[in-house]
Amino acid sequence: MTSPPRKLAPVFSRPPAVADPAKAERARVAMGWLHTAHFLTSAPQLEHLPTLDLPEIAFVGRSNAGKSTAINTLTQQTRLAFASKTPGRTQHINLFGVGKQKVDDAVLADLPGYGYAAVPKEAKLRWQRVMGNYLMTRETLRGVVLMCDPRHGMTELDEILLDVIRPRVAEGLKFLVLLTKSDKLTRSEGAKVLSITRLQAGGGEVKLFSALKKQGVDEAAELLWRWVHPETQPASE
Ligand SMILES: Nc1nc2c(ncn2[C@@H]2O[C@H](COP(=O)(O)OP(=O)(O)OP(=O)(O)O)[C@@H](O)[C@H]2O)c(=O)[nH]1
Ligand SMILES: [Mg+2]
Repeated sequence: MTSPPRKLAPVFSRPPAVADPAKAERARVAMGWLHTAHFLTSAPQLEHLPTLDLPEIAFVGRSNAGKSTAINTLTQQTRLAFASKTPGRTQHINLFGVGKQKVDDAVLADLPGYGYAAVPKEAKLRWQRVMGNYLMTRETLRGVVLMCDPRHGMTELDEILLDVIRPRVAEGLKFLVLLTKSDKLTRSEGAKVLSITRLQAGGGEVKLFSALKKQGVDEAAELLWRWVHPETQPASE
């Protein structure tokens, strides 16, 4: 009778994670800033959106990609943006103010998702026009967070959106792709979709994000903070 093979001790063991206090402090400041988010206004159409003289960050992506949930997670609030299992729930452009000491210094915009099959064609086309106009003409737009469900990958509509904003990205518009619901992926699936999406995004920032597991939340918060405060280090605030 042969004895079962003995388990060998791993030759290389992962070194224990070293906490970086400066990084933790930057994340703390960025999360504290986002936590101040509060509802400003809701507009059914672009022409009803007030002109606010503040840098604006838009959350865009397909219906059900997780935009509203990401806003709630980043701001550590449960019902700031209305998240739902039913795709197409966000129908208006919702604006939220962010800023310390009750002085807003930025605006977050939760946009209705696109690509939801059950929406009548006319409404779809209307929304694509509104969205295109918003992304091309909103003067205060500082950055765009494109949310993608990595199980569907970047779809044709996401790529159209990228094409729409590309000229503005060349002029300094900030841009981040968040691959949402990453808790539904294995580690290797996550790594694979990350490298494919980085190629598709043409060198822009791409991160895995999970509202459920809080993956990528600190990094995304810090990036948004930097977009709005390019001259300041979060830790020095
Ligand atoms: N497992 C998991 N589910 C998530 C995550 N983020 C969002 N969801 C779920 O995905 C569904 C859609 O989330 P929403 O945040 O409403 O999506 P949305 O992009 O705002 O959708 P629209 O407003 O329709 O465009 C909800 O059932 C959420 O609970 C996540 O990180 N992990
Ligand atoms: Mg929504």
